Amino acid sequence: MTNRIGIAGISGRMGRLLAEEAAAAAQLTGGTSRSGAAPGDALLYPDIAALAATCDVVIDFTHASTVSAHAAALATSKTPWVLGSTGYSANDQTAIEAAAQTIPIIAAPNFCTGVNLLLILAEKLGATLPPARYDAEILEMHHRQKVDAPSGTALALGRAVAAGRGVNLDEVIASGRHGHTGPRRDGEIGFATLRGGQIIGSHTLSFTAADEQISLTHHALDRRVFATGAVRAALWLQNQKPGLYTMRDFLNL
Ligand SMILES: NC(=O)C1=CN([C@@H]2O[C@H](COP(=O)(O)OP(=O)(O)OC[C@H]3O[C@@H](n4cnc5c(N)ncnc54)[C@H](OP(=O)(O)O)[C@@H]3O)[C@@H](O)[C@H]2O)C=CC1
Ligand SMILES: O=C(O)C1=N[C@H](C(=O)O)C[C@H](O)C1
Repeated sequence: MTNRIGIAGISGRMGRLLAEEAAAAAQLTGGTSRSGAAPGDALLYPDIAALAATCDVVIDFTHASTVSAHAAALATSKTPWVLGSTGYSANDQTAIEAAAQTIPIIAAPNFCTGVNLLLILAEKLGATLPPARYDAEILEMHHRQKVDAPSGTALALGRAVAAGRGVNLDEVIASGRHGHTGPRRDGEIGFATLRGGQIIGSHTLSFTAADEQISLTHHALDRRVFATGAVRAALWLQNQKPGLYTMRDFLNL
């Protein structure tokens, strides 16, 4: 295995860091960028298919709107795919699952080890604390450029709590409360989104009862933490069979 890595969206906030980390850990073949801006002397390719032809694995932190097309292109080229983009639809998820019949894919809304441990705790707390007594709420804050809300990580935390409670998040979600909402429903999982400045990514999951509150908070202090996690996952992914993997598989949690 030659560990050649290509980066979709190489000129983005994440793309630039991924390029540095890939070049340090393996061989960076280049990337895609619609604006034609490449960090350093990285090579640019016209589209994801051309990029895939140069490498053993593609790391993709771009935008939700690219997901279905990238799934089809990488399944055609049989290139393993590390997917970090967030905010994609249920149809995109179906496209990812279809591509995973042909190629190994690791998709994660957050490549930090700490957040992936938090997801396990979230499921455990969801399974243990009675929903009628413990109100689950998720607060996230990110930089002013972020385009999707709630964050992929916040939704993953909500899904983990819902899984622990044996319910579907879509049936209990309360996101963006405003106006005459009425009282909180038992079992609701609430989301609040803050945006401002250059906050890299902060998430708090709270369970609040009448007589106690449990809060779990994760702060990303350096955006590079996502890039190092994704590059390590990419090196691991190349040796996996076709299928859809999570960070839990990679970290063996
Ligand atoms: N899973 C994780 O751990 C993390 C996930 N993310 C997610 O990664 C994604 C990127 O975040 P970030 O780097 O901050 O965003 P940026 O906007 O800085 O970078 C995204 C890059 O993708 C390219 N891009 C954007 N839209 C399209 C499109 N429609 N088609 C092709 N390329 C596109 C752009 O490059 P150009 O215009 O040159 O083509 C842009 O530079 C987001 O979804 C974010 O939520 C972020 C951090 C951690
Ligand atoms: O857009 C970001 O910046 C981030 N996005 C991810 C998400 O939506 O959860 C992960 C991280 O919090 C940074």
